[in-house]
Amino acid sequence: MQTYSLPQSNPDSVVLLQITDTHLFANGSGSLLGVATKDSFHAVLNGVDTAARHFDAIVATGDISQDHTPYSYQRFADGISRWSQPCFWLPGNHDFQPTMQSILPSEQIKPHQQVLVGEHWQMILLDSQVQGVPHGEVSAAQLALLETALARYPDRHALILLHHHPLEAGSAWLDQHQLHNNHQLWNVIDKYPQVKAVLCGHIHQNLDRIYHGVRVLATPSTCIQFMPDSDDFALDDNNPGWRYLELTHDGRIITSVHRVDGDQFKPKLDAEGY
Ligand SMILES: Nc1ncnc2c1ncn2[C@@H]1O[C@@H]2COP(=O)(O)O[C@H]2[C@H]1O
Ligand SMILES: [Fe+2]
Repeated sequence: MQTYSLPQSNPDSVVLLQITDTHLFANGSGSLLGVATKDSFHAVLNGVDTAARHFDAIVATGDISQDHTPYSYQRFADGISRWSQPCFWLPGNHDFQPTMQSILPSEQIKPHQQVLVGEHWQMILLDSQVQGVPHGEVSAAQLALLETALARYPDRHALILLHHHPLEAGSAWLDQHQLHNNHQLWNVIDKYPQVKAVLCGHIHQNLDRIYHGVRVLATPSTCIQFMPDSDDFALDDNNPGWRYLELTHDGRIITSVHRVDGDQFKPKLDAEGY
């Protein structure tokens, strides 16, 4: 397993910017349930620039593309190229890995699944995609990779990233698409007390819970948002957003979700799915 070392710019902490579920198309006017995803992605990029908060790296937690085209991934790469910070990404259920990888190698987007983050943390990016279906699973190989990385660095606080939510979020229509073998992931995590959090995308909403003594975080999409705690499919009129995670030297995570302003990206709220 290749390991990337991300230097620490501040002695007390490292800051990650999470962008997720961009659902980009090759066609610049491609839209998902009424939201033009390139425009909403760029509105999030501009929002990050307006916030002008320092971050050391970008993590993109899947569903980068909606149409599987190489150019949809190139649109993502072009969008973040305004920044010099490295980006670490992983696949969601909508991604097509051969075209996702077709735009690599890239100066900025790194293929690494293990990242030593500053002096005190590591992050491990897992592939939970099951080709052709919305739900996720972590394979035996991915679980072995996780266990190897955790066993190798017992003194580094650990952040685990994957696309699919590893617990019930509270919406039946969506929880059928969670990580189906999450018990196997939790069996590994339960053995390694240095795991501080699991960070995911997929549910297109802000989630912040403690499960098995570990913080589980999910983040709004850069396009459409799902209504929390709704057993049937329902969109939320909350705006597109992003998350900062500050990883402190003593193992704490200080995190916040931010959203674009205005009402340019209101979806077709009566949509019944896609
Ligand atoms: N009405 C629906 N009922 C169940 N699943 C849906 C519905 N609409 C969309 N989905 C799937 O649920 C997934 C959750 O978010 P995704 O962006 O991964 O893509 C979504 C679709 O694959
Ligand atoms: Fe998804």
